[in-house]
Amino acid sequence: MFTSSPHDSVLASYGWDGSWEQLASTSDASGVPGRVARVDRGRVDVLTADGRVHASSRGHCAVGDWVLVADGAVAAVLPRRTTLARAATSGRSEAQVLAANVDTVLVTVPAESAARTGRVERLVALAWESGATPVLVVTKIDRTDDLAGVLSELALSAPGVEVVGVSAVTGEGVEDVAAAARGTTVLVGPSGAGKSTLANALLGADVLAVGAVRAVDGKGRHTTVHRELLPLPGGGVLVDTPGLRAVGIRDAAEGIERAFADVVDLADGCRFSDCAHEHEPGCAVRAAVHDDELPERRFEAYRKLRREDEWAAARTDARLASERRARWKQVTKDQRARYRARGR
Ligand SMILES: Nc1nc2c(ncn2[C@@H]2O[C@H](COP(=O)(O)OP(=O)(O)OP(=O)(O)O)[C@@H](O)[C@H]2O)c(=O)[nH]1
Ligand SMILES: [Zn+2]
Repeated sequence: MFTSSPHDSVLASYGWDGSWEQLASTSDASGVPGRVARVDRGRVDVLTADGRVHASSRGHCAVGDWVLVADGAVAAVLPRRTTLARAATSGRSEAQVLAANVDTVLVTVPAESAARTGRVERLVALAWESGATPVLVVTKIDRTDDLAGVLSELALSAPGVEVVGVSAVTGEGVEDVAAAARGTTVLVGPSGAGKSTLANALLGADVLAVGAVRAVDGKGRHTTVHRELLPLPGGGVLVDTPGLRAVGIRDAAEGIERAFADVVDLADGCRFSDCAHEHEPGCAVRAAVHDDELPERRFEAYRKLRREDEWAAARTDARLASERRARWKQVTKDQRARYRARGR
C-alpha cells in the first residue's frame, strides 16, 4: 500500500507510471512513493511528490530505485525493471549497482576517436546486460569531415544499435538524441566525450534558466540544483550521477553475446559447439577474420571482454568458495565441540 498524493504529475516527471503504482499498491509495506536520487551509506535522498526527503535505508538502494518511505526510512524497494551494474574495482568482487530502472543508455563517443571502438563495445554490452536499450551517440560531429564514414564504422561495432550524431556546438542532432532518450536515460562514455555539454543541451534552456533564477534569489531558500535525476523537457528523466564513467564488465555474458551478435552468428558455423576460436580446426570465426569478413580488431575486442567477464566470474567463484570453506570450518569446529561436550 502507499499513500497517494495530489501531485502525481510531479512523480510522473520522475518516471512514475501505472505499473509502478500497481507495484506500490500491492506492496506489503506502506509509505510515500518516491524515486531515489542519491545514495550515501545507509542514507538516501528520495524525490517524492512533496519534495525531496532524506531517509535511512538498510537495504541496497540504488539511484533510480522507486521506494516507499515511511517514518524517515525506506520501507520497501519496488522490484527493478533494469539494473545497470559494473564490476567493483580493486579488492571487492561484488558488483556495484550504478543505477536502477534505466531504460536508455546513451553511449557517447567523440567523432575524432570513433575508430577506437573497444570502449563502445564494452558499454553497449553493459547496457544490453542491464536490460536497457543502448543508443550510440557520436559527439562533436562538427569536428569531422567524414561523418558518414564515422557513423558506418561505428554501426559495424554495434549491430542492431541506433547510432545518432550530435554537435552541441552547432546544435545539429540534439533533437535526434532527445528523441532517442526514452524513459529514464543515462549518459556514459569516456571523460571529455561531451556528456555534460550534451546533458545541458538535452535539458534545454528552461532548466538552465530555472537554475539561474534560483541562483539570483538566494535569500535563505535552499537553492541547490541537484544534478542526479533531472526531468527532460520532452518527457523522461536524465540520471546524471558520478561513477558512471569507468566501467568494468562482469556477469555480462548475455550482454556480450548481444553486443557481438555478428560474432555469435559466425560461431554457429564452427565445427565444435564449444569452440573457443583459438586453435580449433573448423573454426568459422577465425576463418571469417582470415577472409576479412570480421575485423580482427572486433574479434579481439570480443575475446578481451569474454576473458574479462570470465575472470570476474572466476574471482566471484573463488570468493564464494572461500566463504563456503570458512563456513564449513566453523560447522566442523562446532561439531567437534559438540562431540567433546557429549564425550564428557
Ligand atoms: N567541438 C565540440 N566540442 C564539444 C562538443 N561538446 C562538448 N565539447 C567540448 O568538449 C569538452 C568536454 O566536454 P564535457 O561536456 O565536459 O565532457 P564530459 O564527457 O562531460 O567529460 P567528463 O565530465 O570528464 O566525463 C569541453 O571542452 C566541451 O566544450 C561538441 O559538440 N563539439
Ligand atoms: Zn570457432
